Amino acid sequence: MIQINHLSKKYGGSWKAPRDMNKNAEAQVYNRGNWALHDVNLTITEGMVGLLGPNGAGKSTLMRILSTLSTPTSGEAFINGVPLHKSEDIRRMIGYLPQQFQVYPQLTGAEFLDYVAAMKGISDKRHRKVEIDKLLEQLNLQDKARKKIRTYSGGMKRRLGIAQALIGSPQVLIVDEPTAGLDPEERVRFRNLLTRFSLGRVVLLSTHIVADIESNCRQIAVLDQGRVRMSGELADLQALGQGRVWEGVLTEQEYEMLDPLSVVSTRRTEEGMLCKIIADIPNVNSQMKRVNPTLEDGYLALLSDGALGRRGVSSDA
Ligand SMILES: Nc1ncnc2c1ncn2[C@@H]1O[C@H](COP(=O)(O)OP(=O)(O)OP(=O)(O)O)[C@@H](O)[C@H]1O
Repeated sequence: MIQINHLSKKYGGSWKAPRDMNKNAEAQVYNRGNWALHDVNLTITEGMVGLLGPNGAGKSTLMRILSTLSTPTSGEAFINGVPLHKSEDIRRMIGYLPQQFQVYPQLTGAEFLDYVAAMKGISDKRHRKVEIDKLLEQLNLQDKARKKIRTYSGGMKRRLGIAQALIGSPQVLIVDEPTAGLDPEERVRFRNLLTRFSLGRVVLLSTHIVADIESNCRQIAVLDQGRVRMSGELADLQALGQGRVWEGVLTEQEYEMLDPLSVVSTRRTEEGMLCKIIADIPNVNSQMKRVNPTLEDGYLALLSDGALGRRGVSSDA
């Protein structure tokens, strides 16, 4: 279980509380550095949990903190009851795949995994070999195992990164955008591997691709601008689009007048522009009909509320 309490992280600058906390306090704090996380509270119990958010939302920052590679500015978190400052104990419990995964190009894949396994404390050589052979097969890397990593493609390096995170069957697996660079077949294979692995464990997976979460995650948390915008079941996110997703054929002029942030999809047809948009009421003359939201629609509806809110703030300033 991962318990996160009031976690915040600021990059750069130094923390200084505004003199008058009641007066536009947040804007003043913003000006004194880049807050990548703001008062994040989350409880992640068991199974595969998706951390979804657009670029720059704070997903990698949160994962680096949970992996003890970065420290929070304030707040705390526990993994299976162990506080993050006990970093050695935490590292024994977790597997981590960073977004930028560095490998040793002069080693073979098998040598690299053997090295990681030894560093993780698996001292018996035969035990390491059995585990590594199993992982190489699961990640479809057995043919490349004896080749130097510098000859691997980007997707192969990604799979090797996933293998190293799985060594030692950690109780908690933290994977940052694990499917980036994988082709569609590998992506599906990898999602299924993670789902199998998540039985009886915690897998926290970050992504900005809704499909990565839709097929395999039980629970979801959405981060945007460093804040948790929602957490719960997938159906809760989908429901946020209820009554707000519209489809219809628009004229080109109407299409050009649309707020780009509200447009989910567009296709040119013989009749005009077939559009799906998110809006409380569409501001067009052509007829649009309400459609049931997908998970992605719910996510976009949530983000568009945030974007509208932010626009409201900046126009008031
Ligand atoms: N080392 C750093 N120094 C300064 N700012 C940073 C640093 N790392 C991240 N940031 C900033 O913190 C914010 C959150 O970044 P983070 O990488 O955690 O987001 P993310 O959700 O993982 O994004 P992406 O999906 O693009 O990887 C961004 O504004 C980013 O510019």
